[in-house]
Amino acid sequence: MNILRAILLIVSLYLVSQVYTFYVRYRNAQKTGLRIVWAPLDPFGMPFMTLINILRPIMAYLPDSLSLGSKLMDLEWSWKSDDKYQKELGLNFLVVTPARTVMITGDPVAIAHILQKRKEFPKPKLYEVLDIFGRNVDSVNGEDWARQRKITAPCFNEKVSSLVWDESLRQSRQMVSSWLSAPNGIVSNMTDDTRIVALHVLTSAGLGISHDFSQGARKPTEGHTMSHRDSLMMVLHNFIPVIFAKKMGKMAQFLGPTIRKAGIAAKEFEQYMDEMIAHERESMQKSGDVSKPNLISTLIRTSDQSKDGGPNALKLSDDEIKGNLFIFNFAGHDTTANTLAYAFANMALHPEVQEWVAEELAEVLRDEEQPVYEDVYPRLKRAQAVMYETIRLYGPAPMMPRDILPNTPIQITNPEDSSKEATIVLPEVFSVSLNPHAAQTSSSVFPSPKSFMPGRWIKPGASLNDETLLPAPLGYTPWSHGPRICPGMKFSQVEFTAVLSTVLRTCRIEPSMKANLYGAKGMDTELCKKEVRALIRDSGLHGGTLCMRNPADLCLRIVKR
Ligand code: HEM
Repeated sequence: MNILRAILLIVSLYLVSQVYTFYVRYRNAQKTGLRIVWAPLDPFGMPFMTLINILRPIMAYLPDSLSLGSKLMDLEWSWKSDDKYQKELGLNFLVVTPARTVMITGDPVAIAHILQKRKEFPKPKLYEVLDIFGRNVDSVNGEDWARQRKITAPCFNEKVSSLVWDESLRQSRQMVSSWLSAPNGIVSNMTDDTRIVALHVLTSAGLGISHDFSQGARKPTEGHTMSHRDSLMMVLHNFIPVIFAKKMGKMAQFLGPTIRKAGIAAKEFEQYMDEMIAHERESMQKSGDVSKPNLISTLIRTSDQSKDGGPNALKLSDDEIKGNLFIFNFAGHDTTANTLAYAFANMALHPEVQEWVAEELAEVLRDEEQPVYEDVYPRLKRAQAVMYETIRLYGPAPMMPRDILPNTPIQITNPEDSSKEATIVLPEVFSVSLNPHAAQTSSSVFPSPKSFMPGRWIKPGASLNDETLLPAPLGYTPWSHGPRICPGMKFSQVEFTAVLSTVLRTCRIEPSMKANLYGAKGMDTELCKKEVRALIRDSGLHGGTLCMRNPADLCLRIVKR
């Protein structure tokens, strides 16, 4: 009985302390003058992260008065609601929870300011989950980040862009021939194909390993039970089970087949990375360091050369090299693959955009079978505009979390007069959640923000060759901004442009539907468009990246030009 009383007392004291902390936080939040909503769970804590998939359908049925704060912290919700809540609650507002207060900002001024000042607004601890194969440029902060970024930046040079271009052309040509041989030209689950292309471009430009598009599963090499391609694919698509498996070590085999398989894939993938690093070092020594332009070679060379430069030189440990190789694959795979899938689905809805891009392709590429990167890429402005517009609407990272050092001033748009700026200082340790998607779908940044209009990125000229790509306005940050801007931005742009150009040069994309796949004829185009639109809209987050929830249902008809 006494034990029960003691437990009750502890629980009551805990609850009272939580309510008191919440009250103090709320009072402090009021001092900022920003609008406030509340949420019962810490959005950056494990319970919220783990339970979000279960909580989401429940929250959908709850009135906003009970669940608004929690909805606002959900990345998927932020994508679905565009800039709705920023309009209702202000460009900047606060969500108070018992564990922390979070400022949510869809304010172009605040987003640019925060991303510009990496030291005052570091990435939260949450990013450490990305360290499964070693600390890397994406997960660290401070001096550690400056060192890692300096060593990894040379990986993304123009020689790599040229490799990316050539491999993307090769992959997409093979993808198009497989599409054209599909029954009735109808391709379902295009996302699978764009994922294969993205993976193969990464392994080629990243690791110097070339696969054919429809090669399928390859045999494991000696000493392995899984091929490199399969282990990488499995690690990328099962990130959460891989984290569990890595954390549990040998115990992982007892935690069910998904975690067991994820553990095997992670082990195999790490072993492949070890072998590649050893092989790369050996061939550098043999060939007297004749530089190969791929990412792994540049990474090892830059790091190893620095190691010889004395005790203060910049270095990466072998674990950090592995961590960075993994992060290039992780950050560069689904992001680019899903952007391509969204672009193709939108092309099917907008035949006029396809013809607009095809006009440029005819002018720039002419009959050239193997267009050279340096000659044509800068001239393919309309194709690049399609990417800008696609990630404006379907950016892979709809929200980005940051911590705030105490007493840091933040520049924001003045709530009283939007033509001016103001500064706020938050009175206690806050976190901030950047909502670039809200800014990118706001009518104050982009006219007709919900419409897919790649033409908005092009300044017309006297002729097609005189057209120019317009600079991105403040508030456009799908690749982030400031010192931590995505280092793979150009990599993804070159890949996207090469793939889109190959497809639209050869084919037209039409909307279709599942019934067509099973032989039904004469489906109304508007009905097909409606289905494609609904599938695009039914998107959610998978592994932290925005993607269609049912990509297998997306059916598009590919017609040869
Ligand atoms: C459509 C394609 C892509 C988009 C939209 C994109 C977007 C982003 C965004 C928003 C961030 C910042 C995330 C944050 O701060 O929380 C980021 C960081 C990063 N991205 Fe990308 N990315 C793309 C492709 C790539 C590719 C192809 C690679 C590499 C091959 C890559 C490598 C990285 C790395 C290493 C970081 C961390 C940089 C740092 O923190 O210093 N990304 N990316």
